[in-house]
Amino acid sequence: MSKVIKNGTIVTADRTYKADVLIEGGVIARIGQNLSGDESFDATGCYVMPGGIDPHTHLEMPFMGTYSADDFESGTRAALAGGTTMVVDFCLPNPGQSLLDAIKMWDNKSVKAATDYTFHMAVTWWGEQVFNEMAEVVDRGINTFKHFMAYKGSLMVDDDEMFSSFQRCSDLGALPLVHAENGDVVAALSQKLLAAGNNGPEAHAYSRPAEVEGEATNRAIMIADMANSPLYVVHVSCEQSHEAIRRARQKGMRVFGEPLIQHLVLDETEYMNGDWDHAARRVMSPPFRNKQHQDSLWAGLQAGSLQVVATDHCAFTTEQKRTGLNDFTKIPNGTGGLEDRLPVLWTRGVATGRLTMNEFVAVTSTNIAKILNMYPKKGAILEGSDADIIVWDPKRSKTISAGSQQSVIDYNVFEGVEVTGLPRFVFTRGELAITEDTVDAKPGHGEFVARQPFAAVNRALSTWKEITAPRKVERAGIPVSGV
Ligand SMILES: NC(=O)NCCC(=O)O
Ligand SMILES: [Zn+2]
Ligand SMILES: [Zn+2]
Repeated sequence: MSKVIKNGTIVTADRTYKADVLIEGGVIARIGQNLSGDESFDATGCYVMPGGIDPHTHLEMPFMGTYSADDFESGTRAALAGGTTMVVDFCLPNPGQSLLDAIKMWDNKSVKAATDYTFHMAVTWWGEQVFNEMAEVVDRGINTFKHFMAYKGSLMVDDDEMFSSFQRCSDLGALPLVHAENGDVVAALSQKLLAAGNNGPEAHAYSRPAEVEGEATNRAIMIADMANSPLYVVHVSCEQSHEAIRRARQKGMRVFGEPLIQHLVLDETEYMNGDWDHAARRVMSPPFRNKQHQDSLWAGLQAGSLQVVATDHCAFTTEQKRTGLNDFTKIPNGTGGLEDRLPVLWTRGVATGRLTMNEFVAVTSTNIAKILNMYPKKGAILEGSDADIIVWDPKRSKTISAGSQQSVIDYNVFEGVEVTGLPRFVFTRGELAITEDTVDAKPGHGEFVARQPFAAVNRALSTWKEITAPRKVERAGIPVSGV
C-alpha cells in the first residue's frame, strides 16, 4: 500500500520547496507535484522533514549499580512521539568482556525497538583481544568507538589506551568518540567536597567545572591528531570545550562537536533548588552550565563549529536517584530528553531566529547521518531514502509534562516548558507511528542500520600525515669524533 504526503513544504538541510512525497515499500519512491497514492496524508501548513536522529542514547544501560529506566521499547516510543525516527545507542562491554559479547547483549535488548537504530561500541578496557575484535566490530557495521575519559574506576580509559585505540580506529577507517572530562581531577575534587561535608547534588556540578571538560577535550583532540584520526566529542557543554573544537577545526582537523538540548536550555541554577529530588533528577555529566556557556553552544551551531544536537537520553527514576541521598557521587548520572529534543530546539532555536529551519534539519538529522556514514539512506528527503519522515506542524503547541510523556520515568527535566512546533504525523520506514497525540509505535519494527567504515577521511588524514611525517636526515658523512 502506497502513501502520499500532500500539500506540505519540504524542508531539508539545504532546500525549502513545495512538493508531495510518495512512499512505497518503506522508502521515498517519488517527490513531485500532484502525486497520488493508496492513502493520503494532509500536510497543509506543515513542514515535511527527515525524522530526527538521536546519536546519543543509553537505553537499559547498566550504570552506577542500576539500569537506566527507559529500554528500547519505551525509549523509541518516546523518540517517535517527539519526531525522532532513529537512535544510536552504546554497546558497553564490561572491563575484560569481549566486544562481540557486548554486541550480542545489545542485539537482545534492541529487538523491542520501534525505530531503526545503530550502535557505537565503547572501548572500556584495552588489550590484544580488543585490538583484534575492533576489526570484527567494524565488519558488523559499527564504525564508531566511544572512550570515556571520566568515571574513574569503571568506564574510564587512560591516555595510553586512548592513543592505542585511536590509532586502531585510524587503521580501520573508524571514528573515535570521547566523553571528555578529566576523570582524575573529578575524582579528587569529589573526595575533597565530600570531606568538607558537601554531599548534595549541587556538589556534582562543583566537582565538574568547565575546565575539567575543556582540558580533556583539548587532550583528546591532540591525541587524535597524533593518531591520524578524526574525532567526535559527545555532550559538549561549555565554551572551553567548544573553543578547543573550534580551534582544531580552524587548523583543518576533522573534529566534530555534539551539544545536548539539555545544556542549550537548562542551566546550573537547577542544582541550587531547595528540593533535593529536583536537583538530583538533573544530575548528569557534564552538568548544566551558565548562560555564557549556553550562548557559546548556540553560536557554535550557527557558525558550524558544532554540528549535532543530541540528548544523551539516560533516564533514571526518582527512586533510583535517591541512591545518592547522602553522597552525590552515588546519584546515577543521566537525564531524559528523547521526546523533547525536536520541539524544544524548534521553540528555542527556530522560533527565536537562532537557527533557520534548514539548520534545524542539519543539526537534528542530516549532519549526523553524514558523520556516521549513513546518508542519504537516513537524514534526507530524497527519492530512494528511507521514509523516516516528520510532518511538522509549526502551530501545534503543548506544555511539557511528565504526566503525558512516553518515557517511563516519573518526572521530566523540561517540566512546564511551553513548546510550539510538534509532529502532525511521523513515519518510520514508511509506517505511520504518530498522528498528533495518538501514538502507534510498534515494538520490533526497528531494524539495525549497518554502517561502512569511513575510508575516505581516514585515508586522507593518513596520506597527509605520511607526506608531512618527520624524516631522518641522510648525511654524506659523519664527522670523526675529536677532530
Ligand atoms: N551523561 C550522563 O550523565 N550519563 C550517561 C552516561 C554518559 O554519557 O556519560
Ligand atoms: Zn558521557
Ligand atoms: Zn552518554
